[in-house]
Order: sequence, then C-alpha cells, then structure tokens
Amino acid sequence: MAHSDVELAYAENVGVDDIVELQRPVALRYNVSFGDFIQFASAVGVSNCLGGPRLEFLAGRSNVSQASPDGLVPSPGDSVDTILARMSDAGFSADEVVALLAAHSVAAQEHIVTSIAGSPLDSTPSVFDAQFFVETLLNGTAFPGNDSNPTFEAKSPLPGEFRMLSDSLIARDSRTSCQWQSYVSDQARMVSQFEAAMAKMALLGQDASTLVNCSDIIPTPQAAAASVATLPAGKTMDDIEASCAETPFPTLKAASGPETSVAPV
Ligand code: HEM
Ligand SMILES: [Ca+2]
Repeated sequence: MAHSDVELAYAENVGVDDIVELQRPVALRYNVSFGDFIQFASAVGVSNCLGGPRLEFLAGRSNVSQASPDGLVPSPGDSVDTILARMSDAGFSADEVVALLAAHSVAAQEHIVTSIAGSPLDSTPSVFDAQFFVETLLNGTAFPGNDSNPTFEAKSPLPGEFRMLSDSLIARDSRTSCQWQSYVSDQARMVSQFEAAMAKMALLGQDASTLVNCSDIIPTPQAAAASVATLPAGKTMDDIEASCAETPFPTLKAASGPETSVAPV
C-alpha cells in the first residue's frame, strides 16, 4: 500500500492493485497505519465467510516501511521445495504453510487464466471449510474453460473449478500431505490452526508488547452449514489420490444429485 509503485509491478502481486487502491484512501482518511489497516480489513473480511476464523487484531504498527525486493512471495508455478524454503525463511513450518492455505477455501483465481476469471479453488468459495482439502486430492480430469496455463495450473476434478499447480503439489508432497489430509476430517482444527498461523503472520517484524489487542471489535463469523467435508456429487472414494503414507484417507459421504459444477464468483 505504501510502495505500490514498486511492488505492484511484481508478477506475484498481479490483481492486488484493486484492493490496495480501494483501501489506501480509507487508511489515510482515518490516520491508521497501512499495516494496521490491512490486518484489520483482513480479519473483518474473513469473518464474513461462513465457518470463518475469528482472527486476532492487534493495533499500533508503525507506518515506516521499505519496499520489498522482488521474488519473496511464492508463485503458483514454484516447486514445493521453493515454497517451503521461502515460508521457512519467514519462520513458518510446513504444517503452518498448509494451515495458511485454508485461505484457498474462500478463493478464486482471476489472473492465471483470465478467460475464466472468478473460477473458485473449491466448490464452496463463500464457506471457510475443508472442501478445499478434499477437492485438491481428487483426480484431476480437465482444465476448466477453453484456455489453460499449465505452468501455474493443474487439471481440476470439477467443471468450473480451478486447481493451482502449487496447491496440487503441496497436497501430494510427503512433507505436507498428512497435514493436508488431516483437515478433511477435522474442520475445527483447520480453523484453529489457521487462526494461530495468521496470528503469527500478523506479528512478523512487530513487537507484540508495543501493540494493543483490539480483537474484541472483530465480528464472530456465522457457523458453516456442515462441519464435515463431503465428496462432491458424482465422485467416489476411488477418485481420491490419497497421499499420506501414514494414515488412510477418511471415508467421506458423497453429496447426492447431478455432478457438481462450480459457478464463477
Ligand atoms: C503458499 C503459496 C501461495 C501461492 C503460490 C498462492 C497463489 C495464489 C494465486 C495465484 C491466487 C489467484 C490470484 C488471481 O488470479 O487473482 C491466489 C488467490 C488467493 N490466495 Fe493464495 N497463494 C498462496 C498462499 C496463500 C496464503 C498463505 C493466503 C492467506 C493466508 C492466501 C490467500 C488467498 C486468497 C484469499 C485468494 C483469493 C483471492 C480472490 O478470490 O480474489 N494464499 N493465491
Ligand atoms: Ca470452501
């Protein structure tokens, strides 16, 4: 927000321009530091998702910052090695990377394949649930839309659903697959580990003792309709590419009805 002239030119930040331009004048009008504003808006934003986490919000970050060098944010075309190494530089374990990726349960892509902008990463993009962790493990059958971008994209299992290459690889990598699978049968743990990892991210480069805990003002999200993930209609357990060597994949009920297809958001 402070260095958009430099940082918005980085490939990984494509698409962040809209929200930066919308939020900057609000932060300036209310004399809130950009760091605090981004943390506050994120916590309120994600609380609007059904089943969402209730994130901590600590206020008091300084508005003094420097532009980031290029190449620090992972790309969907990066290897799992590269992504885990980058996240480890910032203090995150492989388990915490998986926890953070629960955010892709309420996500869509716009810029990897622009002709299908708005294609969600799971079938329930307004619900913060474990469907993302199930659906990324289904056998990928086709690219949605008429174009594909195989440098950044993997085949998805459902019409209209988009699978990022990095999510596909992290779901299947031996360092991350058991944590990935564990969320399938434990959505509550997914939410609490996401909250913990986000609390850690919110304090990167900060001294918590100088911040004021204003978490009371963050709304409590409404519960998700289901607390247990399902197989999308039309899929069977045979379609799951179970990737955790230690624990069998949990048996899931299949949703009834015609094959699930995912509408753009
Ligand atoms: C670890 C490596 C990650 C990679 C490679 C990655 C990559 C991406 C990409 C390429 C998109 C689509 C952007 C577009 O086309 O407009 C996206 C969407 C999104 N990502 Fe990630 N991401 C990662 C981790 C995270 C984390 C840690 C969070 C939050 C804690 C996050 C939250 C989101 C959200 C909320 C969206 C949806 C944005 C929207 O619907 O407009 N991602 N991610
Ligand atoms: Ca979801």
